[in-house]
Amino acid sequence: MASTPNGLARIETHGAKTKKHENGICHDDSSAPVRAQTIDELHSLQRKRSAPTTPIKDGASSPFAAALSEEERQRQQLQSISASLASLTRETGPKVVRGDPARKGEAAAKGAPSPHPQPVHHHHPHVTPTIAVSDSSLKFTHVLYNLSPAELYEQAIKYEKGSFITSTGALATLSGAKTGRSPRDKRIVKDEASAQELWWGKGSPNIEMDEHTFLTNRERAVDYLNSLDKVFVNDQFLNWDTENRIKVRIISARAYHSLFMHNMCIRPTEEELEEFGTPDFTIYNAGQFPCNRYTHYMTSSTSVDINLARREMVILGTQYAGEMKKGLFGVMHYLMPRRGILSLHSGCNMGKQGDVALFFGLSGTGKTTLSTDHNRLLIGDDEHCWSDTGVSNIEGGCYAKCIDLSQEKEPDICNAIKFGTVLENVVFDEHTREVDYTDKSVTENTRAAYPIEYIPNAKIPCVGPHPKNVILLACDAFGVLPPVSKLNLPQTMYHFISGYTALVNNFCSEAESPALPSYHLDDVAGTEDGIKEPQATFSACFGAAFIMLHPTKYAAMLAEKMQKYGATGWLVNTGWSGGRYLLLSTVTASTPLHIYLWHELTLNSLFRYGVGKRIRLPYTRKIIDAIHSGELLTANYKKTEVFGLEIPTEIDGVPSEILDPINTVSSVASRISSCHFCYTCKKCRV
Ligand SMILES: Nc1ncnc2c1ncn2[C@@H]1O[C@H](COP(=O)(O)OP(=O)(O)OP(=O)(O)O)[C@@H](O)[C@H]1O
Ligand SMILES: O=C([O-])CC(=O)C(=O)O
Ligand SMILES: [Ca+2]
Ligand SMILES: [Mn+2]
Repeated sequence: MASTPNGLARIETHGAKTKKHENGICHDDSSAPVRAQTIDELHSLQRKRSAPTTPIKDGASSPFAAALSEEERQRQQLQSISASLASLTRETGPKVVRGDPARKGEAAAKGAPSPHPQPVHHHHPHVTPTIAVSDSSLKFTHVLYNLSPAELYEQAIKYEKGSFITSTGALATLSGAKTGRSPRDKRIVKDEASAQELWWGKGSPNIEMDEHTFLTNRERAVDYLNSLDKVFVNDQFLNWDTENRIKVRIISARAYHSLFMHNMCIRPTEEELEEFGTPDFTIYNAGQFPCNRYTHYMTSSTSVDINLARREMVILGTQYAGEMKKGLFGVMHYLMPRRGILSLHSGCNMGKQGDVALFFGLSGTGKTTLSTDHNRLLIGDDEHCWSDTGVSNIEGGCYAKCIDLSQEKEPDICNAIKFGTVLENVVFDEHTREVDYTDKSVTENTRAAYPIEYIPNAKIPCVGPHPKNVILLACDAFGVLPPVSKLNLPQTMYHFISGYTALVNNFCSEAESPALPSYHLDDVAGTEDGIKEPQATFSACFGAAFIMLHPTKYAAMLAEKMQKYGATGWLVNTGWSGGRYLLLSTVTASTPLHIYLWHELTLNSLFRYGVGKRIRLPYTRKIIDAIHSGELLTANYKKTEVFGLEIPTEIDGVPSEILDPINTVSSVASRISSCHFCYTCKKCRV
């Protein structure tokens, strides 16, 4: 053993592996040394450079040429992003560079290109500059482009308060003050074309704004994004039908938003990304930054604005990620019908024999829960297209409600909540990080967003043949509708157009509701911000908040397709059935549902929602099984007194007495016997 001049044992750094002391004790220098001179260098060894996203084309003949083309491709990509982020009133786009600003110089240690290559400017071809130079043109905006879930986790945890890893590996995050969508702040630019094409006015979800106001908000968002050190950019696809695929770019300030869209949109392969080019639609998500109340049309500090002509969407004043998802859905509701393709707010799955079912329904009615079925292949949980070739999912992920989620009732969804999944607004133990899915402290609308392949029997690619069954889900908080009824085509159209559900989410799930009148819903918030109490809602096409054209356009397409391909319609009530006072003597088989409910709302003092129980999920699953298997097509039916609906008398595994609401309600018709839907008395007046 070598000694230093001062007599201490010298620390061996080479060949130590073979050396052992005579007494056999191994020292910690017994392994091969690391090939690093400094700690920084050591850390730089930890990460291997990713393969370039451009595969080397004509057979790697010249590695030099390949390197150049990758550099050129990256330059073009940055130029495209700089163009996306360009102000419309200044001459150039921002100076964008790739990479994390916190990692300056790190990559250089490994011979990778410096994160500060020549920045890319984008010059406007057509806009006259109004401000030649500003401080903003002197700074860099770092672009974090299509980061992986692992990278996004690190960004979220380092920089976004309220981001944590849960015990199952999901990323728990907070969406801020808004925990649901803001339909009253969603605006569409009304120009000559859209004035003609879209549905405007009473009942329409499209609140108008003018082009100039849109540009004002766009500029506000772009300036905000450019003022940041870094922005996240996702380039992804919508629609698994590759003929009708849309390229979307999402520019956002939060890793949460980037990971959410990574999960929810279709993830491009490396080759597809190489060919991505210019996006068809761009989202500017500046959700942390409010809109300006002095700006025309602004009625709150939130504005979600869509400009179909510019193919852009701007988000100000809300960080709720569902705005991006559903904003793009609105765009598909515009684009697809123009191609003869029906866009659907529905879940979709397929049996092993290839029988496809659609599950229409408003938020919280069970599209995700019921389309995720262990015995069937999942095509998608929320947004689909029905074209001449069959159905296709628009998205690449699912967005499940998490309130009261349990392993027992929804095992596939529970198991999907793992590394990579975004968990919004849930409450967890600060030490074990175990999530308490029953906790509504932040919101009722807790959500998980995960890639569709996290469901073991997902059908990839997410496409299927023409549907055999069209299931309309209603979550009836008033106990009017039977658990299931078979519909003929006119009835299907009637229910599709009226799209009834009570707009409230899971306010008491399967649990028994407390005795009246103490039952209250003060702390309930639904998927749409501000919904506190159940409201009977008629949402055309089971998604009036997202449709762009008049509901009859979609309904006509649905009728035509159902007839052409022989699909059967079903109405399934996943809410309450019976268990409350019902005016059976005044409601007859010929009473239209909306008249009934309109009447009911005028008599609210007599009526209470939520008496009894929400129909148990296992029963609903049995009902759905019987639809899929064909059992219900051949079952015995009777006509209900209410609405003349055809209801089966028996279903395997479901207690027969719950199939007819008449068995589970107590009639109080006598209490209002003076009024027989006269529409003129005090009780009838709305
Ligand atoms: N009988 C039932 N059928 C379906 N869902 C039920 C039933 N009873 C309780 N639920 C609960 O209702 C919720 C349905 O939510 P789900 O995520 O499926 O809604 P959704 O229709 O997909 O809404 P969104 O469009 O907002 O995503 C789940 O939390 C589920 O556990
Ligand atoms: O958009 C959302 O926040 C959730 C959703 O799927 C819906 O409301 O239909
Ligand atoms: Ca859902
Ligand atoms: Mn939905």
